[in-house]
Amino acid sequence: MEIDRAVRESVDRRLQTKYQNAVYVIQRAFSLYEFEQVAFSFNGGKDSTVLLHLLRAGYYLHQGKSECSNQHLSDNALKCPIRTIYFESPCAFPEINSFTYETARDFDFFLVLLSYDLQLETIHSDFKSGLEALLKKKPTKAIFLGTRIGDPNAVGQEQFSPSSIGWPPFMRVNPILDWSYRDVWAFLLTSKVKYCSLYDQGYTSIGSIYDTVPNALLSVADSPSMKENFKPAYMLADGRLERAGRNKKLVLKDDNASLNNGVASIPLNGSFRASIIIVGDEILFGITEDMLSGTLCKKLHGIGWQTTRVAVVQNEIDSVAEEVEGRKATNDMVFLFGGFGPMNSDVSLAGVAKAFGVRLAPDEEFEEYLRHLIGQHCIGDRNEMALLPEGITELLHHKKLPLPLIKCQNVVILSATNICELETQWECLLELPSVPLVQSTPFTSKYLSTTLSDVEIAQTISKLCLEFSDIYMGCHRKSRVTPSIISFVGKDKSRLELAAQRLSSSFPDGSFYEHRCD
Ligand SMILES: Cc1cc2nc3c(=O)[nH]c(=O)nc-3n(C[C@H](O)[C@H](O)[C@H](O)COP(=O)(O)O)c2cc1C
Ligand SMILES: Nc1ncnc2c1ncn2[C@@H]1O[C@H](COP(=O)(O)OP(=O)(O)OP(=O)(O)O)[C@@H](O)[C@H]1O
Ligand SMILES: [Mg+2]
Repeated sequence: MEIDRAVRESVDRRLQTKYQNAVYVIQRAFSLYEFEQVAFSFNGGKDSTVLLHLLRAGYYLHQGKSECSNQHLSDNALKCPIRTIYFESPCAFPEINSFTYETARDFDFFLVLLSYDLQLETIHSDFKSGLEALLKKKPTKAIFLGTRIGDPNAVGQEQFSPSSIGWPPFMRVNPILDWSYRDVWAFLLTSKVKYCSLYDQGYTSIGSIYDTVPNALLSVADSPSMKENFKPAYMLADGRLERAGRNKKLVLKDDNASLNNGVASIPLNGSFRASIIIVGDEILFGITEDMLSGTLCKKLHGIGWQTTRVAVVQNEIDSVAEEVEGRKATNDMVFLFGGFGPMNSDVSLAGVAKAFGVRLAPDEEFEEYLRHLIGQHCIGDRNEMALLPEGITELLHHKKLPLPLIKCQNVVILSATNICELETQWECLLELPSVPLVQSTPFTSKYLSTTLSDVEIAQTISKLCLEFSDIYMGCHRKSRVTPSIISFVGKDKSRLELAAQRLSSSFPDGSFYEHRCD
């Protein structure tokens, strides 16, 4: 079959692997479900066009196997008479509509158009109710989709994923879930198949006519008219920016206004604020202890930053997303440890992506690093470690780092597992210009110890706190029977001394001693 031959004869090993895996998933689906009970969700987009041809290849191979014959398959086998669903919408580009119909005709699809008559069309044509109607009309066990891991709704999906709770029950089959933008174009160009003409006009991902424009990164000024022209979609070098022509759902919140693309510009209360998130079931089980956040707090304190919160969360996408979402808006920087790697519990990046409302997408540059570091065999087919939050990720390179650190706007993912690694990563962060770890006025501290009881000193300290609002005053002790240690922390040494002196002078001489805290 021509597609199969084109891919196998190409020199692109990566494409061959992706192709083989996708066709395998398709063949499995054809073995698991009756052909009449599966459907293909086709919308004329590039991803579903890739899937169409993979389905043809998978169907051809599946038929060859089930007929168990060596004889040459008839030309008909090159077609795939699969039930095909298209959610037609008045907001679709006419080019998408016509491409969908023409393709369905060329490949003899059994096209089930889920459009409604005029009165209902614009009101009820959503996916969910359309699928409910479809399932009622005809049993449908599985639906092939051209979803790729980057889609916001792909988070947590596998190649076979049951439909979500609240949706009619069917299996979503996602054969190209792990394909990157580059893989999609490698396939379409290698197999020389037709695709929607919009992709040759600079569109790189297509939504509705209201939210999609050509990708500005493909723009070329066409002199002498200076009319704007666009290069074809396959020329987009960085697939992470595939959706740059789509209206972004991501809107920075008001309280994020002091952040300029993650770079803090207005320090809050005189100091920059940071927050630390540790993703660690094992810490929560009590099996291991968090050794890193204390060191990081010290480092931040040392450059005059205020750590506002340290949180340990479970290895769950939603727990991470919730914490990141809450912290990123109110802190200049958020540092995240743990949950980063190839295990199924390594969900930190998915959580970060969810918090920013973006997709996880294959990052070829990072993948290259991983391949160099770990070797091809360790990464696995899905290269899950190379899936990074799309459009917001920056790789932080430093010669001392074997693998770049990942920064998603103002969230930095630290891969350190011990203090020594943390020291190195911290030094690198301080040297990197794109990380706004601005050295601000350092904090100074003073400590007084006293054998007076907490009850005796509490009221005076409360009053002093009101008077010295720029100085932090707190109290800790090693045990219930040892003296209390009063901490004074602030940026103005003379104010700090004054506050300490005011406390001492409020009590009889000899009640307080200067204390050294190491
Ligand atoms: C056949 C089909 C099945 C879908 N099943 C689900 C589902 O189970 N759960 C869900 O949240 N969304 C489901 N969706 C909606 C998609 O996740 C997504 O919203 C849709 O493809 C539009 O993507 P966009 O929002 O990027 O345009 C389904 C869509 C289609 C076409
Ligand atoms: N209107 C629709 N009708 C049928 N299937 C759809 C529709 N919209 C989305 N889908 C399914 O969801 C998949 C993912 O949609 P998505 O928009 O991400 O990809 P695409 O349209 O194929 O390509 P592109 O990213 O270039 O727009 C499609 O490949 C298709 O299987
Ligand atoms: Mg689309």
